[in-house]
Amino acid sequence: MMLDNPASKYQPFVAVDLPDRQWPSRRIESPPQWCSVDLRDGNQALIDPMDLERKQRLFDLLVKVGFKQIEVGFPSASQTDFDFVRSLIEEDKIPDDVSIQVLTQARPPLIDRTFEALEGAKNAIVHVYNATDPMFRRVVFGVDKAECVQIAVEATTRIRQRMEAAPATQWTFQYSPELFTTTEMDFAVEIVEAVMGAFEPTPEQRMIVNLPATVEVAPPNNYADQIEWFCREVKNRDALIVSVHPHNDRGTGVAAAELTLMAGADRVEGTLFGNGERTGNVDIVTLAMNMYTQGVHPQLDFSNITPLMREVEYCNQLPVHPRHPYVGDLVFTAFSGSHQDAIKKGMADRRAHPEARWEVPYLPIDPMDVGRSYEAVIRVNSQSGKGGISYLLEQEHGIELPRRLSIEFSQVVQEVADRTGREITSTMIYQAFADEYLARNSPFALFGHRLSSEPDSPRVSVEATIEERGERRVIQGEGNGPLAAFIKALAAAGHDVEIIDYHEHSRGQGADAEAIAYVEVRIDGKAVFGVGTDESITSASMKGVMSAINRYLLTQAAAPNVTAESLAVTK
Ligand SMILES: CC(=O)SCCNC(=O)CCNC(=O)[C@H](O)C(C)(C)COP(=O)(O)OP(=O)(O)OC[C@H]1O[C@@H](n2cnc3c(N)ncnc32)[C@H](O)[C@@H]1OP(=O)(O)O
Ligand SMILES: CC(C)C(=O)C(=O)O
Repeated sequence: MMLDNPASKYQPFVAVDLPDRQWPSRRIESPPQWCSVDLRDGNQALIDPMDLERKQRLFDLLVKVGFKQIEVGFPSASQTDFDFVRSLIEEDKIPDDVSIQVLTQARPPLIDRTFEALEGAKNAIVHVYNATDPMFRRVVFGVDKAECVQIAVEATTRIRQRMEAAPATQWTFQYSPELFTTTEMDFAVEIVEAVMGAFEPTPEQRMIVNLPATVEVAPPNNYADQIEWFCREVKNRDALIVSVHPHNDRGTGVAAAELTLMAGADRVEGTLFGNGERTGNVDIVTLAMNMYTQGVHPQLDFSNITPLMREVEYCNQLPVHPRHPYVGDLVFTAFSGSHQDAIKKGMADRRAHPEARWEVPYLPIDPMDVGRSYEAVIRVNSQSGKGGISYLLEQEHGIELPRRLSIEFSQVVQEVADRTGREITSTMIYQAFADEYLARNSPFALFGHRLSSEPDSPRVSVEATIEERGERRVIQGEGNGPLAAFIKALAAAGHDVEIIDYHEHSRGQGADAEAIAYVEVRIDGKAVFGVGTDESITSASMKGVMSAINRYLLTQAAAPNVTAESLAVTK
């Protein structure tokens, strides 16, 4: 052993040898039986375990989500758990299609107290465990293999007798060889078969054998190998519901659950958002949503995930991380420019093809499926680009910037983002847009205009009142449309402006609708944008031209060697 290498004090994990493993080529095609252990494994890991009120709220939520098996506690361990089980039964709070599950050690007084708690239940799963791992046998219990089997078998026999004595309840028996994954595999099969011998399950009346990764110690493929191997080796497999109970010590609890389902497991125990001992139990929300995104409905309802998360945070008194898969506050949000651009294009494509399968870049699921909106998808800070800025202006303010204008305007927002170092909200973006383009009515302003045309003639005449450096005057022109006539009027008054590009659309609806015009002009060989809004599209386009002229004048004023006189666009 290299003393200066701390890694040398850990043993490499050796799983079963299974060269003909089948699970890698299998797919998950249907959901497993789900069992929530939030109220037991999750609860036993909390700083402050749940009181009755929080337990009841979480139980109601689990029922609402669709769990049909819920481990509600360890009633022989605490009065709160005992009272909670009693209140569920006595106050008839358990739907007929839901089984409550309770955990007990393999000790006679604890088993007896467990049955006291369950008196009168309609459907109940009694879950007994003992540790089978060699280190636990030696260090914790001081038993050999035979004594370990004896503990499990005696507990099973006692449980069977207690069940037979209360036939009004629909009983299910569950046995867990604790630390299954670090138990010798042949011993795991031996002890499970001994328990089966005492309980005598049948294909019609199956028992649950729960094979926990009590502590996750190896890459998830090892757990899958162990489950496939166990399912092949154990006698009377068809009398068993094979359950897995992954923990997340190596951060691969979800992967482990998925691979074990491919390897033949029928059932998964886990918790919402992965609360549980140490790094937690497997997160059933992620697991279920992963199935959903592969086209398999998990039969759990996470369609309104944010209030659900808040309720679980309240019950556990623990926050859910903002980047938690599918649910964290930031997981449907893109700040970075290229992501925003791709999302914006993906959303537009989706609007054009609403029946197509979900294909939006960087969004593995439709946020709407979990009750999240598109509004928060794109947020802007110094890492953002034109795509995100345009998206927010479009979604929240109805402003559809033409491409070149969006490139220009993104520089304005970038400057604000760099200067503040903060997120720029859509309101701030709109304000920057209005300040930059819509408020540009000085030193040049339009006060009104009148159009006239001859019947059957495409020609239009305009008479417009403008104010230039405080002086009002009337200008006149004629052209093939109102905007062309206005440009001619400006030229006659000594202002040469050439239209390069023009876009318009309406904004808002009904009485509040207005037109918005984006005009790109060339002045003195320089391209510049202007934007105008008005109830009338003609006025909006003229205001757009005035906005462009004013922006040009301001850049000239800011440039060195420009005199005050040059504030008139004369040639
Ligand atoms: C992996 C898991 O999550 S397993 C579930 C763990 N959850 C909990 O432990 C939460 C609730 N537990 C408790 O409140 C208590 O442990 C109780 C009430 C169950 C038992 O309390 P105590 O009798 O005081 O025992 P303690 O908590 O010290 O547990 C250790 C004893 O239980 C024995 N024991 C532990 N597990 C088991 C088991 N599954 N079957 C039989 N005996 C067991 C140990 O050998 C030890 O016995 P010893 O004192 O003779 O050496
Ligand atoms: C009781 C068992 C199933 C358990 O919680 C574990 O092994 O993690």
